[in-house]
Amino acid sequence: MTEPVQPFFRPERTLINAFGIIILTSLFYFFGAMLRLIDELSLFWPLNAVMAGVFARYAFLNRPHYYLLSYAAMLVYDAITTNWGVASLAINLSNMVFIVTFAMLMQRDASQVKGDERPPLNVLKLFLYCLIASALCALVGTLASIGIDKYKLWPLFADWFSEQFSTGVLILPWVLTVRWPRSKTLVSPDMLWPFMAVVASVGASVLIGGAGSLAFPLAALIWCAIRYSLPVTCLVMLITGVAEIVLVGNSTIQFNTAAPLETAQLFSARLGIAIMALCPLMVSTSVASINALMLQVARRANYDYLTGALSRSGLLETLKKPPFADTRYGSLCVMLIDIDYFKRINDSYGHECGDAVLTAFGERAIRAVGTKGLVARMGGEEFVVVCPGVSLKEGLELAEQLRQRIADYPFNWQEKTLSITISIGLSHQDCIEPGVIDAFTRLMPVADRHLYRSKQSGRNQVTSTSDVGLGSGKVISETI
Ligand SMILES: Nc1nc2c(ncn2[C@@H]2O[C@H](COP(=O)(O)OP(=O)(O)OP(=O)(O)O)[C@@H](O)[C@H]2O)c(=O)[nH]1
Repeated sequence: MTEPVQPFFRPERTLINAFGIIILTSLFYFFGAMLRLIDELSLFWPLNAVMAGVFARYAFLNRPHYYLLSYAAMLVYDAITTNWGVASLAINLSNMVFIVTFAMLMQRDASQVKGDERPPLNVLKLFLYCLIASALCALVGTLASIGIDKYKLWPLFADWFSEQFSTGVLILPWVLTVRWPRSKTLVSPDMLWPFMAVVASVGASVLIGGAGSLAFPLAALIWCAIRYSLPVTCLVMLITGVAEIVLVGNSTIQFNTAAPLETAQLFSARLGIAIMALCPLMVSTSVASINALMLQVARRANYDYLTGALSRSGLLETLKKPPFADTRYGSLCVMLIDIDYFKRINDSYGHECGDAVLTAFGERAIRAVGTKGLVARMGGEEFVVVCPGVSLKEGLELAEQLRQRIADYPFNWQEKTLSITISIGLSHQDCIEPGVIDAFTRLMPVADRHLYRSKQSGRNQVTSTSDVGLGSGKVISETI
């Protein structure tokens, strides 16, 4: 596992945030301008959706000065590259209408839902918000560009609206979900099949043509939604959608070979592609939610909720899986730990106090063992520590350290200070075979016998398989 990568935009980095907004705005303005393939308006205008996604994702960017910076960057770009003059103020205002409307609607939702309950992506809401933002943006944009563009009011509105809506629906899911991978993932050749199927079906759309061809990639996209993570599915959807819009825009995918492409056809194609995106995104968010739920259920079954240690079944499951199942460790140390006179704590201070002691003990034990082994709660006030590759001497040192730490640092509960001790039974074995589970099963009853001896001999001590001369009066030894 690698450390999570810090996001570029962070609340405390005002200047860097401002710089990022200017660069992003200019960069995507440039992309949009490059795609002015037909007529005056761009075929695909990514700027608004990208910026709306950034503002929606990072709540702290929702400040008038950051919005103004983005707007200013658009005006400067226009001033340098077009001769729209004053009309540029209104045209770019329409871009800002999309960005601000979408970001505000998303932020309003985010403030109403608690972090844990937030779904990875609410596709239906995203559709609705894109629809509202696109309609408002198209209204302002149409009125602003009537003099500049050769189209009349309604075709201009349709073109503007369909472009904003399709671009928003394709880009925003990816901008809202993309993240650096937390661990290095190897892509197996098997994983490429769904993407290859998408490429093949777009190819078939080009070859066959006609209105129905736009839906050809749908099945392959749903396959992607099942096999890939949500951000990857969103990215594949984005690439496919943009490819289809551009292919329709430059007549590589032809609806009607007898007539040139008309604005109405592009309007229809864009809306069709945007609505097609709904299916794979819905499937992908459902798969992501099911996976998250399964992970949560597995976590609940594998971990003890009170102490954070593994549960008995969680420990066995862990030992049956790699690396514990297939590594040759050379030795194994098992410690069975029991809190002394725990019943008295319950009886004197109540069950709630007993629970608090168990929680605190679990935390201390996990911290003390660290990466040397696994800590599991076997039931009641009994814990086990499993240390693969740890020698008997090291195991005894660790057990003694833990015993001492518990005895020397009392627990605090409400106003009270509770001194507790633990008894430990430790067993050890040199292993020849790979894997840990068989040796663990053999060592558990031995550790149990040693724990019994620790209790019998007055508690607060470690009893082990053999004496390795640690020099501690508390370590009692016995050979199996
Ligand atoms: N608070 C709390 N108590 C628990 C939990 N699980 C088991 N216990 C209690 O732990 C106590 C265990 O007591 P015993 O097994 O008699 O042992 P002990 O008092 O620790 O004495 P020795 O082990 O002989 O030193 C019982 O009173 C159980 O009710 C739990 O989850 N929370």
